[in-house]
Amino acid sequence: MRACLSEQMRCADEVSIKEFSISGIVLMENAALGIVKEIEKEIEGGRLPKEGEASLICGTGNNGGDGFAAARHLASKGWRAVVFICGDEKKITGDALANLNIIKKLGIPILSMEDSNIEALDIMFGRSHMIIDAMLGTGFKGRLKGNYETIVDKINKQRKYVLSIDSPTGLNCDTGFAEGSCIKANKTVALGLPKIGLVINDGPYYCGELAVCGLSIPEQAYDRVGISRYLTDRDYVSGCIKPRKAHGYKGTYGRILIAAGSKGMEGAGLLAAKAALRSGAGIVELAVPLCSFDAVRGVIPVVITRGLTDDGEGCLASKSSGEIMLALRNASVFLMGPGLRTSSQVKEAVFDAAISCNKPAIFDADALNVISEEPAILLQRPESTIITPHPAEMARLMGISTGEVQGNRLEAAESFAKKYRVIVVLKGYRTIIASPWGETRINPTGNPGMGTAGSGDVLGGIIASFLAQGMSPMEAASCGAYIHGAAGDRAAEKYGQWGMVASDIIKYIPHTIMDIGGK
Ligand SMILES: NC(=O)C1=CN([C@@H]2O[C@H](COP(=O)(O)OP(=O)(O)OC[C@H]3O[C@@H](n4cnc5c(N)ncnc54)[C@H](O)[C@@H]3O)[C@@H](O)[C@H]2O)[C@@H](O)CC1
Ligand SMILES: Nc1ncnc2c1ncn2[C@@H]1O[C@H](COP(=O)(O)OP(=O)(O)O)[C@@H](O)[C@H]1O
Ligand SMILES: [K+]
Repeated sequence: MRACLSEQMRCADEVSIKEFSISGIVLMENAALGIVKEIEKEIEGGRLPKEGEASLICGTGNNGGDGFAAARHLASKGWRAVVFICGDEKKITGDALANLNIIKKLGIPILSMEDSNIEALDIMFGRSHMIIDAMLGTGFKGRLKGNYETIVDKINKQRKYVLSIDSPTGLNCDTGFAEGSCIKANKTVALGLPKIGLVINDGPYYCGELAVCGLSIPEQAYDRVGISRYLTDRDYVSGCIKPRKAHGYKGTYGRILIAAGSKGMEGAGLLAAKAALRSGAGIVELAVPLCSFDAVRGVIPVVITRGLTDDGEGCLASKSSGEIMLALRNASVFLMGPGLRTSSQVKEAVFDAAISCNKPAIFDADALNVISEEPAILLQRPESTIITPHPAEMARLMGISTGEVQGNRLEAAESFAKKYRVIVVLKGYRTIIASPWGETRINPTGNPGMGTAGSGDVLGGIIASFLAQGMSPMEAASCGAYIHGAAGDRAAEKYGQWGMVASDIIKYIPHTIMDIGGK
């Protein structure tokens, strides 16, 4: 599913209205119907009573207009709808005014949020079974002004069921951050497309459950605006996970070479290898420095192991790159980095391999740490490349602070992907997968329990596996992040976020793939 910036949504609305003659009032009506449909789902799920009192807090823009229209539909379904207008009623124009006039004629109670009424709000809100936040949507900028902050704080204090229309009031729909007070909703019904800020950073926390109401805006309108950011969903992933061919054999599903490990860091490569096999790779070969060879040989009987020349101090020697190239002749995909450490000889081996390997490759962990000394090396890569940095690695690659990366995750991933022509998988809460050609995907799965040693190695293995089985690099990176997070969510259900470890994520990869449609 696509996700967009508020300005892009405004343009798509405009294209629908002007070029496809879907008038604004129709869009607003569709919004109201969609909102009521989502409320009905809450009633079916027992989270709301069938009927009761609904307080609709409406602003003076079109977000408020959606609220006026929703009040009418709720009233027709037996709810006692009470509308509160925030701000100067005289500012209401166009479709919003048309809807306000209808509810006036219908006799739906409308109260103005003048300062004098603010104190009475606690009593009014206290009576309601549901509060609908139709104050501000994509037109909101900066920090809440005027009465808004007080009203938002009062609503949050009530701990009533809150449904936000399009966006929780106070949330910046583009950045996913709130500068001041912000509605903490139970559910947010995004209109048209989910705005980027609803799905990254603090957005999901304020939105609660996210539902999307398409408004009947045609896909052509989004194409016209050039919206190329997506929230990866189940349908996308199940479309990429194709049934295995009846006549397929191990060679059909790719052969992965993993160059990983150093003395004492043997686990990283083993985790990646096991994750690759558990997500369907045909053959996995794990190459480690000779000093680590005995520690990995036979640990996973189905993994082929190979020793590479070491530097006598527990790491890869620079000349191991020749041996890696030899091993790569038989491989279809290369994964390099987990647990390598960052000596100058490792750097040479990584640089040589990066330049010489003409197979699709994934660079992770320490490979990225040495590449960050000269990221331009990535431009010399002859074939499709995926890098999987966590925020600190991304910061090193870009020469900025981790805080700067985390404050602008989308921009960081997208700008690096374009500059160095690689697919960037910026890990962390809501992993971002950015491509050099402008397609970006945001991953919705995963949980804080995945912040555990080795979890990133598992991701590298899954991505390598999908790549080896024929997915495009962008599909492999996006589906890899999705399956990794979803397996992590299952592991968290079983062991809890506190207790789960990386190997638990691997345990749930097969079930997660089966659940998504893989046989
Ligand atoms: N045709 C359209 O454009 C459609 C728009 N829709 C709805 O319309 C919304 C966008 O409507 P608008 O563009 O009118 O914008 P909004 O209704 O989101 O907000 C506009 C108002 O916000 C005020 N505002 C901005 N920053 C503020 C701040 N920091 N503190 C206090 N007030 C602030 C502005 O003064 C303005 O009055 C969407 O979120 C969606 O809910 C839907 O009805 C579908 C169709
Ligand atoms: N709060 C979170 N929500 C979702 N995923 C998370 C969260 N914290 C960590 N992860 C995921 O866990 C993995 C951690 O990887 P990384 O930091 O490289 O660990 P390691 O280096 O120990 O293997 C990444 O895929 C990341 O996206
Ligand atoms: K809102």
